[in-house]
Amino acid sequence: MGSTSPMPKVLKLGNIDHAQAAWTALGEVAELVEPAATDRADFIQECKDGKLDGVVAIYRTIGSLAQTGLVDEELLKALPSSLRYIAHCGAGYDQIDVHACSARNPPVRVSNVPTAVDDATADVNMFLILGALRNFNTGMNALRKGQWRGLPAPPLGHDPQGKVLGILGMGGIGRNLKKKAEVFGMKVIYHNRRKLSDELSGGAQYVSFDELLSTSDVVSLNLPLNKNTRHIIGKAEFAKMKDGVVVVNTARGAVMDEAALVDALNRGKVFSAGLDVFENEPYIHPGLLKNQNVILVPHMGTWTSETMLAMEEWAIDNIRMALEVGKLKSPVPEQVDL
Ligand SMILES: O=CC(=O)O
Repeated sequence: MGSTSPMPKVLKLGNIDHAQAAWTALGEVAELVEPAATDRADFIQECKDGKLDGVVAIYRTIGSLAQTGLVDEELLKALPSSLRYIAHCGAGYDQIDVHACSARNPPVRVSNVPTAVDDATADVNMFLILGALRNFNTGMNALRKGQWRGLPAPPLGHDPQGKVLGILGMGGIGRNLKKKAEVFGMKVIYHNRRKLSDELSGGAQYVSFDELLSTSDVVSLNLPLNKNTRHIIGKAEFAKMKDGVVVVNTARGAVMDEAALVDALNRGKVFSAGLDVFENEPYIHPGLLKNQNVILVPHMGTWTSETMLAMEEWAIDNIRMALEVGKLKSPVPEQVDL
C-alpha cells in the first residue's frame, strides 16, 4: 500500500476578509493553520514550543503586526525551520526584513502584492493632490463647524492644469498616477533609482533628485520605505523645493521627516500637504492635526472592497504557486535573482 504524503502547512497571520473562497480552495492542497498567540511574545513562544513546526508558507497582512511584530531577525530565528515562503498581502513590505529572510539557510522567499494596488492608491493620490492644491480641508472643516467656508475664508487654491508634478518613485503606483495626473493637465517629471524605458515611463521626463525637488509644483512620494529611503525628504530637501510647493504622500510616512514637514508648512514654504500615511501610525504628529492646510486620510489607499479582494487573492495565488511549482508569482525585487 502506498503512503500519502501529508499536505504542506500554511500559516495565516491576520485576517482574510474578502477572499474566503480562494482561501478555502487553498485548503484542498494545504493544511491551513493559525496561531493561538495574540501577541509577539506568545507567538515566539508558540514557535519555540514547536507548535507551528512543518509550516512551509505564511500568509500575512499588514495588520498582523499586532500579532507578531516585525518579521525581523528575532522572529525569523523563532519561526519553524520548515518555512520557505512568506506571502505579504500588501504592496509595501517594510515590516519584513527581506535581507534577513534571504540570509536564512535555506532562504525564506518573500512576495508582495504589486499591480492590484495601483489604481486604488493612485486614485487616493490624485484625490490628495486635488484636495491639497485646492486647500479643501479648510473649507470642509469650517462647514462642519457651521462657518460656511470659514472665518476668514481660506485662500484661493490652485488648478492642476499646467502644474509640474514630480513623482519620486516610478513603480506601478507612480506610473498609474502619471496617467491620471496628465488627464488633469499636469506635466509629469519623475525620479527613480533607474531611468525607465520610454514605454514604461509613458514619456515622462526623467530628472535628477535635486531637479525634481527644485522644479516641481507638486511633489508626490511613491517610493518604498527601506533603509535607503527613510527620511529621504527632510529639512535639506524642503529647502531645495519651490516656495509654496504642495507635498503628497501615499507611500509610507517614514520616507519623510514629519517634523520637518510640519516646520515647512508652518513657515509657508509648503503651501499644503495631502497625506495618507504617517511616520508612526496610528499616531499623528500634532503639528499636522493643527495645520488646516493638511488633508489627512488614515491610510486608506487600498481601502475598497474590489482592491482588498484582489490583493488577498493575489497573495493567496503566491502561496498556491509556491506550493505547486516552487516559485512565488511576485517575488519582492530584492529576491528576484535568489
Ligand atoms: O499600504 C498599503 C500597502 O502597502 O499595500
